[in-house]
Amino acid sequence: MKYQFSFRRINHNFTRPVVTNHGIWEIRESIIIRLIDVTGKVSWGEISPISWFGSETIEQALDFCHQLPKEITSEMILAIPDNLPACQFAFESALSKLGDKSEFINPLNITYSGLLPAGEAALNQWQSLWEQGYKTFKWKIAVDKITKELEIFNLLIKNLPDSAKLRLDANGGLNYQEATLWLQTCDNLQPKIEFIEQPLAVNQFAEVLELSNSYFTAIALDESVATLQQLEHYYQQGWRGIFVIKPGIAGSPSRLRKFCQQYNIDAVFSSVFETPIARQAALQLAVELSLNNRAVGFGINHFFKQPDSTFPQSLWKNL
Ligand SMILES: O=C(O)CCC(=O)c1ccccc1C(=O)O
Ligand SMILES: [Mg+2]
Repeated sequence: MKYQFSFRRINHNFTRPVVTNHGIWEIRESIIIRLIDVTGKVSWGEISPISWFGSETIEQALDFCHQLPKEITSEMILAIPDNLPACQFAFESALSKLGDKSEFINPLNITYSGLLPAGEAALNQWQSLWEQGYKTFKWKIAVDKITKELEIFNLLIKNLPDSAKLRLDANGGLNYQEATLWLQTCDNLQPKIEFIEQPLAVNQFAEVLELSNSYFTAIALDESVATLQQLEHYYQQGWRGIFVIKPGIAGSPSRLRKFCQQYNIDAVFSSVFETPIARQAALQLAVELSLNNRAVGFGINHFFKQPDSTFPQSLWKNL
């Protein structure tokens, strides 16, 4: 099958910069792709890389789009190399939406986790999210000094309703000793803390494995398993804890689906701050592949303004 291919680059300013251990992130740079099949049916895909997380850069994705011909085939899409995982996701998702088997998912049947801002700001943000129906929250740690963060954390725990659950995301920014302190603290609060996400750097897998065997509080790998190849690697290395999956940068959705189904992994699906194009495709995978009733990290958050109803058609107008 042949498809007409075109693409548009888009930039979104976050309404408030996203602060993590990796630094301050202010602009979401993406590429929207469009495929048109021989019958004239149109389908969109979204490339939203996060290079500091282990995907390709936006420039590499743009180079890839620029070198493609105006007419592409499904064989070309399935041959996108593994070093372009966000491109694999975008093209394959767009392609599968042109097939018959794409289903409608009702996003209201999904449980969402709400992302709190880092630092003290979390203390006056959780309540409005709670009122919107969120019962699970995620808070970034390893952004400030640990003593300061433990103080804020204790206040947050005191304020949160009993039935609320909290996830902590260190983005690989703790050292071993800090990680043990967080894990001890969380063990004393169980079952309030759902898990700690990526406590140590990606190159400290042996230590994370050891921590996961020493504490009751669950650990989730995120940066370590950013792409499907890494996911497979750490599964082979014996990881049986939680895997955070960001479909937008994980690579081929069909191969991701196969892997999750074959090994029944405990997956938490998570956003890359994408537009509704990638969001819909990612949530479809999340609905299919989430086990253990884990909330998905796709809360509509106050960092990212959702585009209006003319998106993405409007990108192709007036040119
Ligand atoms: O997973 C979530 O709950 C929200 C998404 C999120 O935290 C995130 C979003 C973009 C880039 C990195 C991360 C992260 O999990 O570290
Ligand atoms: Mg994370």
